[in-house]
Parts: sequence; C-alpha cells; structure tokens
Amino acid sequence: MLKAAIIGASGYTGAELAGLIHGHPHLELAGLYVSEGSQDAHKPFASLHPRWRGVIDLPLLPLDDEALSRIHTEADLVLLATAHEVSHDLAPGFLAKGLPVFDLSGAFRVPGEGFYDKFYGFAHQHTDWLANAAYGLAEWNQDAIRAASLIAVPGCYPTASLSALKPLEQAGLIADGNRPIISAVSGVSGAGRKASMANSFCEVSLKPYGVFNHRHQPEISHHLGTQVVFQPHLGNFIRGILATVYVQLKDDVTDEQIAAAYHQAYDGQRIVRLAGQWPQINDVAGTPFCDLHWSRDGNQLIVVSAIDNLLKGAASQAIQCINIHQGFSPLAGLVKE
Ligand SMILES: NC(=O)C1=CN([C@@H]2O[C@H](COP(=O)(O)OP(=O)(O)OC[C@H]3O[C@@H](n4cnc5c(N)ncnc54)[C@H](OP(=O)(O)O)[C@@H]3O)[C@@H](O)[C@H]2O)C=CC1
Ligand SMILES: CC(=O)N[C@@H](CCC(=O)OP(=O)(O)O)C(=O)O
Repeated sequence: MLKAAIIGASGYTGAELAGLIHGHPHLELAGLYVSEGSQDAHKPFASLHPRWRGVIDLPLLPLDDEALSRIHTEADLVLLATAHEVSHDLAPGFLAKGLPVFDLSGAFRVPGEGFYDKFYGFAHQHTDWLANAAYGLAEWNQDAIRAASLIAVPGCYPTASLSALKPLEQAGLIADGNRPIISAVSGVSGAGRKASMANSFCEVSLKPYGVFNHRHQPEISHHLGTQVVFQPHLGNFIRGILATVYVQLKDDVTDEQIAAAYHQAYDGQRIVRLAGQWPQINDVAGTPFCDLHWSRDGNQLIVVSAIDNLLKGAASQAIQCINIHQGFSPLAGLVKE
C-alpha cells in the first residue's frame, strides 16, 4: 500500500480524495491536512463531512513544520487540494524531498510568459517545475503522467471541454480557422467550500460569468492546440458540469469520420463513455465518468460533455493519474472491474 497525504482535505475536492483513497486497493491515507491556522485544525474529518462518519476516523491536522517533516518521512505521495497560490508555494518543497505531487489547482497547468500574472494574479516563481509538470488529462497524456514527478490535474471545465474536442482536433476534422465555442454550466461546488455571496445557494439561479476573461479559456486553448471561445455559467445545482460545444467541420467530413475519431480516442477507455444519447448531469454526478454525445447538421457539429466537477473534474482524475503514474490498473479505486 502506498501512503497518500492530502493537503486541503476539509475542502470539497479534498474530501472526495479522502473517500477515494480510503476505498482504493493500493493506497492508504497518510494524513489529512488543513492550513496551519485553520479553524478546523484538530477536528475530526467526519465532523465536517459526516457521510464518512464511522468510516474515515482521522483528524484534520494543521500543516505546521512538524506535519511537513512527518509527510516528508512517512508519505509516498502528496495530493494538493488547495488554492492555486498555496499549491504554487507548497509543491516544490515536497518535490525536493522526492515525493510525487498531484496538484488539483491551476498552479502548474499552463506554461507561458506572463500567463500567471494575467490570469491568476501572481508571478510564477517555479517556472522550472511548471515546464516539467505533466498535464493530467488522463486519457490523453499517459506517457507524460507516468514520467513526471509533478502532475497538474486539469481544471473541471477544461476536462469536460478537452474530452469533447481533442478527438476532433487529433483527427483533423475542425475547419481551418474555426474557434470552437464552449458554453458550459457548472454546479456551485465548483467554487469551493468557502462561503461567499456569489455562490450562496439562495443567490444562484443561472448566469454567465468570466465573459472573455476566464482562466480556463487559455488552459483549454493551450492543451487543444487551437483557440476556443469559452463561456462558463453558474447553475443552481450542487455538482456537475454540462458543456455544449459548437464546432465547424471541414467540408466533406463524413459521419463515419466523426464516429471513428471518438471511437479511436475512447474505445477501451472506460471512464469516457460514448453515451449514445444526450448526456445529463444526473448520469455522471457522484461518478468518475465523462459522458459524450454528438450530432451534426451539415458542417455544424454539436458535442455535449458531462462530468462531475469534483470527480472527473478534480479528485477522480487525480486518482486516474496516480494509477497511471504507479502502474496500477487504470480503474483501481474508481470502477469495479
Ligand atoms: N471545486 C471544484 O470543482 C474544483 C476545484 N479545483 C481546484 O482544486 C483546489 C481545491 O478546490 P476546492 O476543494 O473546491 O477548495 P475548497 O475551498 O473547498 O478547499 C480548500 C482547502 O484548502 C485548505 N487550505 C487553505 N489554505 C491552506 C494552506 N495554506 N495550507 C493547507 N491547506 C490550506 C482549506 O482548509 P482551511 O482554509 O481550513 O485551511 C480547505 O481544506 C483549488 O485549487 C481549485 O481551484 C479543480 C477542479 C474542480
Ligand atoms: C463554478 C466555479 O466557480 N467554478 C470554478 C472552476 C473550478 C475549477 O475547475 O478549478 P480550477 O480553479 O482548479 O481550474 C471557476 O469558474 O473558477
């Protein structure tokens, strides 16, 4: 059994990670951590997430110096379920001790001059690690994930969007110069556990945000290799993302070519399901799956992608990355084989 430490374990994605690791056949929990000054330090994890009462009986520990040296000596790998700036500061210390790091934040996803200043509001101090991080889009980047010490698990919207678009891009079916349009709706848990008026459940109905300036637009464009238009919306449900993607196809692309692109990408990859019907949030919420379906009218293609933002969009994709990195079965701890 490998010992996995989770930093940010009281948050939404951290709690999902704790549950997945607890149920994983080759992993065990090596500690659940919150910030040094956290108001939740020393509370039982299950008092914050009572669905784990009687199952995960561990305290949330403050990440002080003693905790850091305990992790350095006792853990085999580290999961960061922390804000971007926190992951940016913490990851190099664990990596220097030889611990592989699986980071759920955006801190190591997109190399490029000035990208973090512009989209994250801080200057990146670890561009060497940024350049060497593997982008953890599990179905697409297995060799890099296997080889890297730092795995940057993709954002939730990028996971939904890239899963829909990469097969078309790889098969060369997207019309030259076309910018695919992604219109996506996320549940409120996408904003994390910390309270704010904008994501208070009573305040949320359905509205666009981040128009032309959301940090996931460059993340998707960079990892697709083609510019996209990306428009996120906040919806009044707890978890899940539904992305509707509009693509202009090259002339003369056949139905068979479209189907072949998706089957070639995902046949044998059990987590991405070619659903055969329009996906919906309820089919994927609480699961590690990404459901895809498409239809075309002439050169216009519509693809719909649905995931759970906390799972395929974060925690279960991190587990997929660990499975690939460690040579475990790809579905270990996620789907009974
Ligand atoms: N929510 C989602 O759908 C997705 C989130 N992500 C990314 O994953 C990361 C976590 O997101 P989410 O779970 O939603 O966030 P939450 O706000 O729900 O949780 C953040 C966690 O980090 C802890 N924390 C804060 N500061 C520190 C610190 N200095 N040291 C250690 N722990 C700290 C918090 O506890 P405390 O403050 O008490 O210390 C809490 O446990 C973020 O980078 C987010 O962008 C990625 C994909 C999807
Ligand atoms: C609804 C909501 O607020 N969603 C978040 C995306 C969460 C996510 O994917 O996280 P990363 O920050 O790690 O990329 C947002 O739009 O900022």
